[in-house]
Amino acid sequence: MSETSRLITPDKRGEDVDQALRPQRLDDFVGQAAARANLKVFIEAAKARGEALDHVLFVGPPGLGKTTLAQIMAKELGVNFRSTSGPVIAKAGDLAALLTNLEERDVLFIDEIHRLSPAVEEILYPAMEDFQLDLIIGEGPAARSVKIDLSKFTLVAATTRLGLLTTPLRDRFGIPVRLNFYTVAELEHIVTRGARLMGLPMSEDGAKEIARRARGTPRIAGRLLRRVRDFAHAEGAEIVDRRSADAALTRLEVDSLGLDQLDRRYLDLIALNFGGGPVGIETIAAALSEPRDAIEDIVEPYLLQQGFLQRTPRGRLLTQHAFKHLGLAVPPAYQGVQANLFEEGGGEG
Ligand SMILES: Nc1ncnc2c1ncn2[C@@H]1O[C@H](COP(=O)(O)OP(=O)(O)OP(=O)(O)O)[C@@H](O)[C@H]1O
Ligand SMILES: [Mg+2]
Repeated sequence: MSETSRLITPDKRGEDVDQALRPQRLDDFVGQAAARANLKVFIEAAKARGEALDHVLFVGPPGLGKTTLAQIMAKELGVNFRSTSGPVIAKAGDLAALLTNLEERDVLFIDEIHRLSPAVEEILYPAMEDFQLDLIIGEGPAARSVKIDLSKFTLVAATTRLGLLTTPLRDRFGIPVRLNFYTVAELEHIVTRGARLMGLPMSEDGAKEIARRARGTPRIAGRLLRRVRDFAHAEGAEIVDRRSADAALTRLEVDSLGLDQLDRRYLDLIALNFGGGPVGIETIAAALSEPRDAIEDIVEPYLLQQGFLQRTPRGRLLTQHAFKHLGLAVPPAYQGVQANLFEEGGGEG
């Protein structure tokens, strides 16, 4: 099964284009309380001074609300929102064109900023720091450099992979914001709000069941909600309760903790073929026929957060907790880690 066909992949898909469920203001945004409180202060301060907000970098796994927050920032600041993404900006000139079209205090959003090419990044440095473009016009002996003043803008950038950002780029963001997986209570709030906006009657325990199985991720919560709605309609159910939510999610092969087929293939592979690990990421990617990026971006962060997995310098290592969740006996001489001792290791496998 390809990664893009996963029901619970937090990656973007067509249906998410409908913006109906996207919160529009900071006060509608559920969760990430600390980040939200800080952003509120910085936004108020920038507005009071009539200045552009400092550059903001959102870091976190897919589907946690980076793009949503970027849009909210522009709204709260009362400025234009211009949006692009790292892989889309092919040449330095593309970025120059975007930058010269910005008005004072506008928000320029660059998604997947870790995928900017080095030549484009060079242009971004002086733009972020001094609001200037340094362009080379012409070639050879006739080449000359010109400086163009830019409006004082705010760069809001998002990345799923902080480790892939160069240090000089990372250092130019005054406001780094890390987004974390959501709690079940927060997701329950998001599901309840979504059901209300969709006009779908839902009991409290129905919302909780979806929330528990949304992998800590609002995008997945929204997607599961839509699928549960489909099943409810097909059954002619009056209200979505715990039983009907559970029945729908079980049919979708989303387990009690929200793990799907790819998560289980990943865990099974390490448990059964590699005795729990450690095993290198390249080996895992090859054995699963999935891109390494997708595994590191989408599969592993949640498994790490749930304490199923540890990253060690020698590779990925399952915890005993993972064996239990898979319904497998922990191998007698198992050297793997206890779930409660887990800490995200810095090493790469
Ligand atoms: N705090 C929240 N409350 C309610 N809905 C949310 C919240 N955060 C995100 N969502 C919903 O989840 C979906 C995904 O959010 P968003 O697109 O902002 O994620 P992202 O972090 O930018 O993901 P990616 O890394 O894939 O770009 C959106 O449809 C949005 O409506
Ligand atoms: Mg996004």
